[in-house]
Amino acid sequence: MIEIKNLSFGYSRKSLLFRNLNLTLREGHIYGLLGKNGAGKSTLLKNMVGLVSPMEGSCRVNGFASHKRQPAMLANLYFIPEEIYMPSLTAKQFVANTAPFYPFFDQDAFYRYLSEFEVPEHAVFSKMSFGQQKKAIIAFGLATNTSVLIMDEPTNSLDIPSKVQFRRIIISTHQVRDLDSLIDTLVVVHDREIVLNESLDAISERLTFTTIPESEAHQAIYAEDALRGKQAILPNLMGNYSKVDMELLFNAITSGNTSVTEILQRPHYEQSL
Ligand SMILES: Nc1ncnc2c1ncn2[C@@H]1O[C@H](COP(=O)(O)OP(=O)(O)OP(=O)(O)O)[C@@H](O)[C@H]1O
Repeated sequence: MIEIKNLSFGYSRKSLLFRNLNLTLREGHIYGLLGKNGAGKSTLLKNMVGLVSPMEGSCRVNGFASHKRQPAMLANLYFIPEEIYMPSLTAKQFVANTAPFYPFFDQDAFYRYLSEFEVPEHAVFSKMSFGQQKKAIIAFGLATNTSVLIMDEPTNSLDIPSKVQFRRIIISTHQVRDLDSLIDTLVVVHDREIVLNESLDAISERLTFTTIPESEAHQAIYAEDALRGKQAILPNLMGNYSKVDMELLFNAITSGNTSVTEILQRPHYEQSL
């Protein structure tokens, strides 16, 4: 569990990236953190893992203050940053050096993931291609079995087969409910605040994502031009299920469309009135 309370942080006191930010992330979920370039996603992750310290407020992982980076916290947390620098070690040497810090590390799973990702088992990490290095560290991170695994843009440098493999591994190792999307809860950071922290189930209960003809665009809360007609977000008045279009929802929220967030934040009983 990650608890962020009244977090204020900036790389300089003059320009804060977050002011009084609150966010709770619970165990058993796969959260997707979305925000525009420069919104502070990586910085928020660095606060969570204690690579930077809050100016005000607190970040706690499983009850431990992140910035103290106590061994008991680190044993149950694995972080894969966007930029990685791998040592001149083979997988076997890396396991010997690093795995002892992770009491739940599963060596068999690590080698299985490496083979599923087609990462050569005996090669030296630093001499591998960047994509191979990324896959090696993802394999290691998944094998640590920590209660919190944080990955910053994990599939960015992966080729298409590796992205497919990544999905397969996550689906087989975590209880992914919606096979269309590995993410079950969406967190959006915008204008120094968390503007959304909602499960995809709750979002699709309230909003419908669909394509509508141009002539019906006035019924939409938010719409964008599509190849045929409009891609639109409508209130879900009939209780039908539709797959959440995360990109469309993100665009709606960050374009300043407040109706979408208002519907999502409304208490449940108002929905049926
Ligand atoms: N070490 C640093 N020192 C000073 N400023 C920094 C540092 N790291 C990031 N920043 C600034 O903080 C802001 C947020 O950066 P961050 O990398 O957290 O954004 P992001 O949402 O992850 O962006 P992107 O989607 O482009 O990866 C940016 O304006 C960036 O220039």
